[in-house]
Amino acid sequence: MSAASNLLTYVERHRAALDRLADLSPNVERAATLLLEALRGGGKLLTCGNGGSAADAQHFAAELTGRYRRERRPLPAIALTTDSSALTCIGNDYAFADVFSRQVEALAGERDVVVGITTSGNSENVVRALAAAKARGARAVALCGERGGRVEEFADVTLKAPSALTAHTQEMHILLIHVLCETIDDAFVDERIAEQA
Ligand SMILES: O=C(CO)[C@@H](O)[C@H](O)[C@H](O)[C@H](O)COP(=O)(O)O
Ligand SMILES: [Zn+2]
Repeated sequence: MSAASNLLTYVERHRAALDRLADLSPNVERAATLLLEALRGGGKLLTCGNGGSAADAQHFAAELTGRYRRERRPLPAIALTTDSSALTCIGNDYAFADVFSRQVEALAGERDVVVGITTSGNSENVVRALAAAKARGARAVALCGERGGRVEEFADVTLKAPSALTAHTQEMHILLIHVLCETIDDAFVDERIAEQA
């Protein structure tokens, strides 16, 4: 296959997923409400995922602690994918399946939200992270593919990207994350305007 023909295939498949993304509106609204409740109530976001989804988890957290598009106060979010000492200690002394859940047990409280990103919906370490969130009384949001997966069992809200392919599921995930960031900006930019008034 030439790169040009791959490009056409990818554009077609990306567009097919994109065309169905608006079906997620009710759950996007629910996820945003949950995140805003947490952030307004003094809670934080803990994000996790593997491979490309680890990058998404970090991207999401950085949009909050740094900035997304508009000026607002920094917001508390931690990607559980970045501390190589914690990841290697937990992976080595316990199991790779525990690398996120053990951090959730250490860091999550009732006001927090754990966001698990997995295209298969079944990565054991993400499933356990969401289970640990529930056990600690925190909320859980899952981003996965159209087939759902075991994460659904523990998530308060599941955003199922309308694709069964990893690449396009990831592409939809980053779009959804940006939509959530835009909505968080909306809420906290208003807070800033209210403070200045
Ligand atoms: O980015 C990619 C493929 O596009 C890979 O790194 C991919 O994220 C990894 O294979 C992950 O381990 C897949 O895990 P998951 O999405 O099923 O939870
Ligand atoms: Zn990738």
